[in-house]
Amino acid sequence: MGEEKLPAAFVSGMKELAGETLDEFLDSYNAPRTHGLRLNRLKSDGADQAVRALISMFELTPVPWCADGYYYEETMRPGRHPYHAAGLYYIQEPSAMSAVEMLNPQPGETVLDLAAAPGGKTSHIASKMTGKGLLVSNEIHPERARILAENVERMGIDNAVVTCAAPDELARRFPASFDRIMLDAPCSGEGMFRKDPGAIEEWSPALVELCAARQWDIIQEAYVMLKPGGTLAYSTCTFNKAENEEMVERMLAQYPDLELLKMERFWPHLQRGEGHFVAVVRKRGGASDELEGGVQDTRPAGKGGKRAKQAPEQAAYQAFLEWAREDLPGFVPTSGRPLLFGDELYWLPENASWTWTERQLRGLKIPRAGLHLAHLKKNRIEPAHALAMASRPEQAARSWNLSADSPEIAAFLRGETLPVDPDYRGWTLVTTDGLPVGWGKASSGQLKNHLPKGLRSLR
Ligand SMILES: C[S@@+](CC[C@H](N)C(=O)[O-])C[C@H]1O[C@@H](n2cnc3c(N)ncnc32)[C@H](O)[C@@H]1O
Repeated sequence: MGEEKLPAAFVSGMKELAGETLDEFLDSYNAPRTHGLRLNRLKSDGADQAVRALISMFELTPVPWCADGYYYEETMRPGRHPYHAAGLYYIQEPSAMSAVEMLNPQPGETVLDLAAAPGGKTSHIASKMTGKGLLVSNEIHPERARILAENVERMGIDNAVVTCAAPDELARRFPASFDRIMLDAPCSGEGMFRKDPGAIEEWSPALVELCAARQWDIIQEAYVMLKPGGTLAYSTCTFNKAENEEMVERMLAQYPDLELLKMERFWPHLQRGEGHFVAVVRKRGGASDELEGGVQDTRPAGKGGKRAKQAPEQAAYQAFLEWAREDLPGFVPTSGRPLLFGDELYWLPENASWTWTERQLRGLKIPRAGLHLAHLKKNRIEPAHALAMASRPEQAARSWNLSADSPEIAAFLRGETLPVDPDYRGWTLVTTDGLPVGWGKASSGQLKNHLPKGLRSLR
């Protein structure tokens, strides 16, 4: 793609930004785009053999700024491998891996990913949190939130709640609530030009202006939700200053209690990636301020502040535990509580500084209220796919391991029934090289496939 395909107003803006390196910047549009994947620690820890096989099979080379990130060449197709279905990695543009590295979320924290779909940064955050703490992963668009929830499940994340809300709706419910916030803002996408020529068509100076206005609206809500002492990472995949440095300047001017910790640009001609901007700011204050601003203190007195009714949840959860005693004896819930949505039983994660209140939950669209444990059928429990993905084979009473290159795993991922020993009965965790991919139920010599229909690959 030559310079002539780029909008003239974009090129002239870049003259100022790229300065002496403008020619190299424009030349980068003639080079192929970069491809990357990031290992999911929730799966890769303890799966050394699978990781070694993955690295060699796809000839992966490390991304310098992300310990779990790797480049692969365009001819490779890691999205089609059973390890992808097993959530061993997430396909992510390499420079986008910088944002969560710079935010640096920690196990045990309360973290918000405010514009999260399809889930690249959410899965990176969850990988770093190692299942400890609470992650609220929000996406404003319902269809994108559904894809986000699917990715959260594939990656085996058990401590994330996926919400579908506008930022102001969240800010009303969760003031001064989060230790860290990732705001990967909707932007004019100048860093997408190589990957998606459609982004060139859509770009205009008016779009930059519109995006900047929207970013400012979202930033103000993010500020409200940040705890004193908390950190916010603001990122975009665009280059212009209006959506990047100028947005950070405006933030610092508007909120004197914010301090800039780091700010970095990733350029397609200087680093191997499509380009990204990341700034990390901290809200001054700390532990003592949290007593005034923490979630528990924002509950109104009386009815609205009470917890959701527990009884039906508890009954359903007891039934689930009975099922688990037989079929998933190693099941250990994270800190949290059961929650029932109709016939769907979830485990709603909480932590030492966070207990969900009825007021926070009421009216909030929650496509995934934590770990989906089970579907309640008339007289029985049917374990949820998400539970399989968040389990380890040693926790299950029965697991069946299929090699990643076997025809059986391909058949299972297509949704087919597999033949099994006639003596073999009950819920079985199907794994590939030790990594769970879903449930099967064995009876009369057949393993009935319980992979959700939407996840079955047609290959
Ligand atoms: C850059 S994308 C997020 C990518 C995601 N963080 C990831 O790593 O996979 C920005 C997201 O912001 C969402 N969005 C659009 N308008 C928004 C708004 N007004 N408030 C919050 N999010 C918005 C878009 O739907 C989109 O999913």
